[in-house]
Amino acid sequence: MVKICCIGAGYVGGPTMAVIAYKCPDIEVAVVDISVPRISAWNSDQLPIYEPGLDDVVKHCRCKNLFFSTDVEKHVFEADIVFVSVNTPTKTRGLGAGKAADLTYWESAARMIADVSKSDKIVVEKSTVPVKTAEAIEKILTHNSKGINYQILSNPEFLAEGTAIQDLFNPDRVLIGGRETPEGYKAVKALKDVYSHWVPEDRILTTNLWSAELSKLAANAFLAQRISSVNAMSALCEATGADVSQVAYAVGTDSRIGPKFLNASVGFGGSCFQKDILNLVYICECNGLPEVAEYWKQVIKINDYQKSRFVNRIVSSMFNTVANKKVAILGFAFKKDTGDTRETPAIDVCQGLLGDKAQLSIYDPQVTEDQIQRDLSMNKFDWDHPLHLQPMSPTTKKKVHCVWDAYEATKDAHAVCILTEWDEFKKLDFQRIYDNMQKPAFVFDGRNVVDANKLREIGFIVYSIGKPLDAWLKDLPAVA
Ligand SMILES: NC(=O)c1ccc[n+]([C@@H]2O[C@H](COP(=O)([O-])OP(=O)(O)OC[C@H]3O[C@@H](n4cnc5c(N)ncnc54)[C@H](O)[C@@H]3O)[C@@H](O)[C@H]2O)c1
Ligand SMILES: O=c1ccn([C@@H]2O[C@H](COP(=O)(O)OP(=O)(O)O[C@H]3O[C@H](CO)[C@@H](O)[C@H](O)[C@H]3O)[C@@H](O)[C@H]2O)c(=O)[nH]1
Repeated sequence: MVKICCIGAGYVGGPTMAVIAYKCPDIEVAVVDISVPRISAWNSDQLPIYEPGLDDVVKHCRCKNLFFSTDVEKHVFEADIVFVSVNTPTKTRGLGAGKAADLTYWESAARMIADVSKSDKIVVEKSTVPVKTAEAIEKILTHNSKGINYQILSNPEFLAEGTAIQDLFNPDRVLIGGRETPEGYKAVKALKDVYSHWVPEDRILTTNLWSAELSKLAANAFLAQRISSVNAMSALCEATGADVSQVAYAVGTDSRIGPKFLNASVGFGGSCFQKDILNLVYICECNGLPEVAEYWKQVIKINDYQKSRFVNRIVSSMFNTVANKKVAILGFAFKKDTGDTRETPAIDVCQGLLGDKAQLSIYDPQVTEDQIQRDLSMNKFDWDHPLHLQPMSPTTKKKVHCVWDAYEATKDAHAVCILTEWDEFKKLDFQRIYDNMQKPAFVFDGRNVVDANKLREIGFIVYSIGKPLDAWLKDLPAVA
């Protein structure tokens, strides 16, 4: 029986390995992690991450051919194929701080593999890493290899949170990069054999190592660029009276452009886009390509602009101050169907409003008060380190209250901000919300989920990203 071990039981390691175990009953899969609470949660009824469909897949194979364990060394020792899916956060100190990927966790995993291995292994990069990381990993593994043969493969993951199980069951493609040598081809085939259990042959792409590593960064840069492009247009729509949904639809019906990923928003979030583009920018700079670096940097600048533009709209609409006004925040996760808050635009919007002394009442169906308080107190990039290395007791923000109901959050509020597109927000009784709010009552829709005209009929003043402006906002000076 082939044995797989995955180091890192996070948003990628957990679901990916659960699906491999589900689809390959002839393979034994162990997912290991240094975080004891995370592994305990994977072994319990309350999994550590919320992902539609994940519970069923895990329950189907757990303790049969899928195991979660903190005994990292034992499972690495026994494995034929070792996936590494650990954090690769943005460096906060030293060379490349604020841009380069921090490979501390990767390096320590590689050193541990080298220490405990007694048999040949295929080591698979599942984490998103800078181009040429495989070369560094190879050096660590082979430096004192005791005659063991290691083959390094790059097999980046393309799943999106909220649809991870769907994406893993039916991927657009699986990408495997390896050395172009007989041993390299053999290793690529071994990994291909795993995915072939359920992925059609023509969707398994094989490339050289560097193409696979770079394709992951490129794919995320292209996706984020589409969002920044439509968000840049949303500002122009507001200035001209065009409607960004109509523009995006008209643009997206060109088959060369395509309709997906053109939803204007308060900005993209998530653990990957910003981190991976910063990483790409750094690699370009290191390779003497400042113009290329500058080009990609602009995607992040527009994203930051979009978030601050949203805050400015709120403050300027509400008589230029939100001091001591109750603002209801509906949605804190970076997108619907996940409890993940890493790099969520809600952090920047809330901090902007708190900077203007607002009182926030936050409701998200999947995010706990503790998480929200941590997010609003942590330093940038701290969130992307293993749990036990994050600050333990952040200072509680007194002006932030978290509630478990949208009606409670909006009661007596001056304004409602929608920051995540949870389906339940579309079905809210806005008449009831209006009746219980201070007047004038404002709605700032950062996800374009509400029917602005219906809300205006009720009496709300409504701002929707990239839509023709409410008369109230039109008369105000433009904000930047
Ligand atoms: N989250 C996503 O949607 C997504 C998608 C594609 C790729 N990625 C990439 O995958 C990688 C992992 O992302 P994630 O979201 O799963 O992160 P995560 O923080 O959820 O999980 C990483 C896990 O690795 C563990 N870990 C760190 N060092 C370890 C070590 N030396 N030994 C054992 N365990 C260790 C941590 O405790 C943590 O549980 C990152 O490089 C990320 O960029 C993420
Ligand atoms: O039209 C759109 C689409 C997305 N978003 C926002 O963009 C962010 C990212 O969304 P999405 O890409 O759906 O989720 P992620 O889980 O971050 O997945 C991205 O990042 C992963 C990590 O690298 C990759 O594996 C995936 O392919 C890639 O889609 C979220 O804040 C979304 O709300 C928009 O604002 N408008």
